[in-house]
Amino acid sequence: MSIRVGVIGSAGRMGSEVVRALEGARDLEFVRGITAEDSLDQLLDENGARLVDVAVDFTLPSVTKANVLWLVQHGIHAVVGATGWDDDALAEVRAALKASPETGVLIAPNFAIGAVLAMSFARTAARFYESAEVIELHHPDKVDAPSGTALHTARAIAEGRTDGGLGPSPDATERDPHGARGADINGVHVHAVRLRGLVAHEEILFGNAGEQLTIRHDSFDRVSFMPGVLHGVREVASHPGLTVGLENYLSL
Ligand SMILES: NC(=O)C1=CN([C@@H]2O[C@H](COP(=O)(O)OP(=O)(O)OC[C@H]3O[C@@H](n4cnc5c(N)ncnc54)[C@H](OP(=O)(O)O)[C@@H]3O)[C@@H](O)[C@H]2O)C=CC1
Ligand SMILES: O=C(O)C1=N[C@H](C(=O)O)C[C@H](O)C1
Repeated sequence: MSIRVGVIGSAGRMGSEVVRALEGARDLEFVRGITAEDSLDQLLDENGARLVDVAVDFTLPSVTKANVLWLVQHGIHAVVGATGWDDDALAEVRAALKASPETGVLIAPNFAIGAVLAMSFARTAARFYESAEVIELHHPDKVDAPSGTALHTARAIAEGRTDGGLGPSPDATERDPHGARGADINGVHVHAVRLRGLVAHEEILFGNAGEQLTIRHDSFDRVSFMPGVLHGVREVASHPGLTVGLENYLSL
């Protein structure tokens, strides 16, 4: 029996790609797209029963939390790509799930398998290097910075450094009135580039005396995210509760 799927943000760059991917998957049924002009109630029938088993959210940081809370309230599993999630928002989702413990919610800042692998490699490498910084590079239509991927990467690096007993990275900066050192995420500096012609790219730099390790991932086309999104759609029902990061669905 096919999994019935709705797409929230279906008219967007990512949402429209997800619709195409669902329409090409024989075990998945694309039931309904929800645009900014629609109501989430259109994922329910006239009696309030669910029309979809899973909803994929690729809206925006400003609206995704409200969408996910609505999905949880209605017992619809959620596969969430929209970024902009902070600890308070995640805590609200966890609290809402207490009343709907069978519902699965997957929030993943990046669904590209290569990006997930890059973040996993970075966590492993982190404890071996004195210095580590992250550069994320995106199209100039992106509304948030740094990217959710870069935040997730920096936090993974920081965890790896802590596990490895490392202290702060060396940095003699005394004056930085223009913020040239980038964002400081748990001690890892993150830099954001916005450039016409780019899609989604990340470079993770590790440094020791006499050597540098660079881990780079490039998404040249949004189709790169689709295998991960479809994997999430197929798996979310068997992962009740909140999961942050596709790596948790890949046994990484
Ligand atoms: N996890 C991952 O792998 C990836 C995550 N992303 C993230 O996904 C998000 C979307 O990116 P992208 O597709 O490029 O952005 P877009 O702006 O192209 O798409 C967002 C869509 O959501 C719509 N929207 C806004 N509010 C609502 C609402 N309340 N209900 C339904 N739809 C709504 C927008 O409509 P309108 O234009 O009319 O406002 C727009 O069509 C971003 O947060 C981005 O960081 C992006 C790529 C990969
Ligand atoms: O806005 C985008 O395009 C992307 N956003 C995600 C993020 O913020 O990490 C994932 C990917 O980098 C593309």
